[in-house]
Amino acid sequence: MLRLGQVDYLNVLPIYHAFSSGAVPLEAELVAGVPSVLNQKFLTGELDITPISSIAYARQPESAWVLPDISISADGAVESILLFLRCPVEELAGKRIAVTTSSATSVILLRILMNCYYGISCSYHPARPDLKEMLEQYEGALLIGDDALIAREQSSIPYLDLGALWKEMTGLPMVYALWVIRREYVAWNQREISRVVEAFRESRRWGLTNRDEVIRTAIRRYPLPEAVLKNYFETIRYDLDDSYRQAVEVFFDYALQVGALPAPARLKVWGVDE
Ligand SMILES: C=C(O[C@@H]1C=C(C(=O)O)C=C[C@H]1O)C(=O)O
Repeated sequence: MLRLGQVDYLNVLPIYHAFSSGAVPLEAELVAGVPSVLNQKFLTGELDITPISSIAYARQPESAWVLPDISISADGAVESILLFLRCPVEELAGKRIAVTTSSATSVILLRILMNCYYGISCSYHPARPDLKEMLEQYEGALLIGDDALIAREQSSIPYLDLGALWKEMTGLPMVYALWVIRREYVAWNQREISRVVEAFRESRRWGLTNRDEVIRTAIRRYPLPEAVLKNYFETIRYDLDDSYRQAVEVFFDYALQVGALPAPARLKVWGVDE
């Protein structure tokens, strides 16, 4: 059976709710994990199709095809990729920043923004996503996903939204995650992949037209106010059209420039670039 990854965060609820509720049928074994765990499981061949950090794809583009039409993106402020700060950003030069071990893309996005937008060089230290612990030892703390949404709700520590900064620097949306297909899986499962692509289109449509049910489900599971949830589901975009594709390739170019990629990377989309 297809082994399908699922980001263990609120951001994909509008996509996966239709699968878990049975509203859109999809025969698959669902494997949930934070992005860094899915990235790793994909690399070791434990998942056939899964969302992974866009930078994780760019590190090994030859190992995967990208699923068409779907991503985890935002055009400007993203609400869940936040750098919490103990001092003004201008004073971060030479300081130490804790970065969540759950992420891959945002850690590089932070480095790009610091180097290329602020012209500041800092050191970055992987850490458990616990805001209090991180800020006891470091001047700044990068959190993503549910950890960021909840930390912002429960603290009054100032923060920067990396999606908003990326938009200020480049004028572009930011693509945080892509769905990928294992190369070996593609060779034997073309019809199965078509079915999965169609199932994702349908589940996304379902999530958009049944937003109230998605929000009710989120309210039951998360310690977040309804207004925050509503705003979040309007913020996260799941598109991967030409403009998002160009935007993610600009991100790859910056990643190369700051030394975070071994070689230039381009998207290879299943059914488009084959
Ligand atoms: C917007 C988000 O998108 C994500 C960020 C990722 C990353 O930084 O590597 C990977 C997958 C997505 O969950 C988020 O998690 O807050």
